Amino acid sequence: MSGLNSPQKLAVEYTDGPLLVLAGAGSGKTRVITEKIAHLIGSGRHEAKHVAAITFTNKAAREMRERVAKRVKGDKAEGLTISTFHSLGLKFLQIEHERAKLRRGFSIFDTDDQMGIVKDLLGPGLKNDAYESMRGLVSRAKNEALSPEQALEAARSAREREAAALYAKYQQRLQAFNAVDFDDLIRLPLTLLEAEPDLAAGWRERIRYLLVDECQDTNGAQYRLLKQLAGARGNMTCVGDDDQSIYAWRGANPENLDLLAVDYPNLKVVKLEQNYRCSGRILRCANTLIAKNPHAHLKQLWSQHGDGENVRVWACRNNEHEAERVAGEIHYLKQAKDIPWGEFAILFRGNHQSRVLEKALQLLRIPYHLTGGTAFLDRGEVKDALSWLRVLANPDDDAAFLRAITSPKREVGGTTLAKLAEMAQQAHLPLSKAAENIAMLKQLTPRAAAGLDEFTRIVHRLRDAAETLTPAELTKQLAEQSGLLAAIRAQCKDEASYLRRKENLDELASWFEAVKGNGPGELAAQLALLSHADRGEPGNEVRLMSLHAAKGLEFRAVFVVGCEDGNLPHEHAIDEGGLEEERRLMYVGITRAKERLYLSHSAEIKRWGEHQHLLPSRFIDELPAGDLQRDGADPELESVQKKERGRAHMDAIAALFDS
Ligand SMILES: Nc1ncnc2c1ncn2[C@@H]1O[C@H](COP(=O)(O)OP(=O)(O)OP(=O)(O)O)[C@@H](O)[C@H]1O
Ligand SMILES: [Mg+2]
Repeated sequence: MSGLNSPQKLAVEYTDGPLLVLAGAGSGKTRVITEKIAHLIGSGRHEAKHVAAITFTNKAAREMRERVAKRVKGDKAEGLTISTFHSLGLKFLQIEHERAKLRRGFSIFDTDDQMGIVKDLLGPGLKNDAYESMRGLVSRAKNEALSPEQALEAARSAREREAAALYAKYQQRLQAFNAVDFDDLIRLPLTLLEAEPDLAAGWRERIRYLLVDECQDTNGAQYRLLKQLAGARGNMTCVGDDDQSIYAWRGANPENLDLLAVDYPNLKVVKLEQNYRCSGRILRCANTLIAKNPHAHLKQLWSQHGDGENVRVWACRNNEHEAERVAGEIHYLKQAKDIPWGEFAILFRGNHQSRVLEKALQLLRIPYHLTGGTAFLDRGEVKDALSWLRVLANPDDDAAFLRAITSPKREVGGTTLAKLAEMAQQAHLPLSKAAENIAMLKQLTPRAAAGLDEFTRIVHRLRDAAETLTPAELTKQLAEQSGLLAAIRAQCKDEASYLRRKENLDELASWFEAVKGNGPGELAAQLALLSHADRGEPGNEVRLMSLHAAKGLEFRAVFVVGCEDGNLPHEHAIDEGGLEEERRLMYVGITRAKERLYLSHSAEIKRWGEHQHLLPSRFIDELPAGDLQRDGADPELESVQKKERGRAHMDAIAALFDS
């Protein structure tokens, strides 16, 4: 435990009851969690299989696992749980599926699947925003762990009443499809644990110590789940920072930090005040900015690091100019200051901002990794093909059936599927089996029945083929036989875009190339792995991501782009009084930087073909002027800087030859 400061040590060693570590950015909260896991296991206080830590993202979980592996030797860490709330909930449901009235092999619906149900239930003719907002309301009720009945009781407007009614029907659909959605991964375990004390006691026997990172961003349901798992004894350590609560729009509830003290009167609170991450100037900027928000818990972070570099504020002409400058500076810093690519991050408010940055980086041949871009597995045609593979591998996968049956479109509509689902539920059959049932088909329109029949025949043919083909070969066959390729060809206006989408299917096939065995069983195993696969972990590459995704991370040099009023703070937030959350978002961005921080803004943006003038973010004016260096869009100054950069570049190359 060497190297920890005294409040950190206290937090690690304290195991007498519930503990909250409440502290600002970069003060070592996550470090405390990792050290504490090592301490709990290493000291023999708890076996690894009885310890569970909860992180905010899968990536954070992976990182924590690596860090713990370095601290705990041998197989002592075996059985340790480090996961997100959602994966923990999934594990719970896989074990307790019968209590949750789910059949084994139940499916998890993603947002697309959810929208499909919502659209179907609400009927056609609404704008996408309207469907999305209803889906959001349903999700919000689920995030507060309300049942449809409770949601109806709590509804205060006609719209909320409508959403509650939709929620009830939506749950029936999920049940019929033997599926859960993301919110259910929390809500269902919670409802079961709250209703069945024996079950809860059993799980508390299993998880004897609980640690939770980023506690400020738990929602109502997650908080209650945490309480269920920790029990009255409260064997837990929560860490969080109310100033970094940036997920209120998704139902997060920072008041949960205060609730802990109410729910656990013996809660011990430890504050950490030394920041180990940021240079003096960066930290002063962060402190000054966040002091503008009203505070329940006053925190003053200090740092032993010197002042360091000025924080740079760049006025740019437009976002292309901004992107060029960012890419140019990264290129320069890499050479002149020997900062590896992986230590740079470019952070933005909205994902649409990444395109022009990517272009600028490509131009300078700078390797980069975009977090949360449309991942390969999320592409339309890839998801279509995967749904077919899922149906082939597992006839019970109703979600996959629902996607496959409409990919490509055939004479089977929403009403038919709803009817089929109803009959399937009554007969306790999965959808694909119901679709093969002659008696059931007779109750449908002849066209719909023929459509289902055709689908069934293709599935059977492919399933036979799967016995002898490798998964890669099978993927190619199904692209042809399912009609997917033909549909893509029909949709594409030109050969080039057809080939691009076909290439995605080829790439999926090549993912399976390494698989040795044949047969559906092998395929099923591979598919299960695939959905948990590393979706291209970044190597030594510049990181592009949203401010929201950057939580918990740190980099030597950070560029926050698009610091304009209307973007950061976002115009919606200004109008709706969400300025404080926007300020926290900026605080999160600033505190990601260890040594160098750049805040840039454009004077103008092209929007719907028109030029729009922009003002710098009001947050820039809230920073201490003495720590900023403002660089304008003055062409003369820039050309001088460019020359200087060029010279430094040459010096760096010369130095290489000297050494
Ligand atoms: N006692 C310490 N001595 C030296 N370095 C430390 C110490 N504690 C933490 N650090 C380092 O400080 C940095 C920030 O730590 P950490 O990520 O745990 O902070 P955090 O409070 O979780 O930040 P955030 O609020 O951004 O999630 C890390 O690089 C970590 O290794
Ligand atoms: Mg952290």
